[in-house]
Amino acid sequence: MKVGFLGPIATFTDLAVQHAFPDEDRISFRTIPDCIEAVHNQEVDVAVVPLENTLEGSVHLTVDYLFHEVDLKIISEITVPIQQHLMVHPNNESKMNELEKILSHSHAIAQCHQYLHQHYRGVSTEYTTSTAAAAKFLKEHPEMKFAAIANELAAEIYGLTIMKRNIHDLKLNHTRFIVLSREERSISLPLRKQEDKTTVMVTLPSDQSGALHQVLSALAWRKINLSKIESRPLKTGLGNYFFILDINQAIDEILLPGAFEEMKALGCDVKVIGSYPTHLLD
Ligand SMILES: O=C(O)C(=O)C[C@]1(C(=O)O)C=C[C@@H](O)C=C1
Repeated sequence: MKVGFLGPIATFTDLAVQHAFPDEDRISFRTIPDCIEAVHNQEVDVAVVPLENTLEGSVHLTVDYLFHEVDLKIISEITVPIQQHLMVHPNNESKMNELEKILSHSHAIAQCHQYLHQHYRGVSTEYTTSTAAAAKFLKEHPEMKFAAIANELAAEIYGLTIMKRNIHDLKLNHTRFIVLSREERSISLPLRKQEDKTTVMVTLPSDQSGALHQVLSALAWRKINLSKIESRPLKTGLGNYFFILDINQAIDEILLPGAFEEMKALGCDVKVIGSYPTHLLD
């Protein structure tokens, strides 16, 4: 099986893939849309992309691509503990006071906001397509007085020195990654399995008072538990949104289909993105 992931080697996504698919072909892509399109265009069988972080919330690029651009299914979820480290090229170990820029993925920089504010207030930050892309840039540009925020494997692979460990602002930092496939199917991963989940995206009928309340009622009276609800712009004008709902159970024959039919009868558009097992990487 070919597994696409947000690269280059040693991103957090790569760590998730190495543990979840130890014996499969891993193919790295530069951006999240590249990964998602690779599954859509049949270049790979599945792709692993980040969906949500404890400190930073949803990865909007992933959510929006799944709603607006492609018709793919989530077939599994992997939650990974995230530890961010500050690293430099060995040439720059003694030049921490002269740092000109700190590079990393936008989510990683946001996860370390307090640390950067306290210790590197005057130093500008620049976003890269991933944490490992920042580390790779440092390896290729030893003459630049730059630092990167990335994981331990990235420091090892790209020959960088970790100057400060665990600079993320809260200890309990986790990111949820999803496995995307063209069709619904079950795969077994060598990871600790947790509960099942179903994700749906719901568009409400326009200008109908109480529509969201009615959608939630369709779930509430059936005692269906939600773990997340979030709105994202429909991109058709200000004030127009769709909702992403994570439901704490697998899809069944009666209860969830019944709730979705009720939502459709209310005039909603309901897109089931997947019903899948979740896993925790210790
Ligand atoms: O840049 C990486 O290493 C990624 O795998 C992406 C990503 C993200 O999109 O949130 C994944 C985990 C961390 O939260 C930081 C960055």
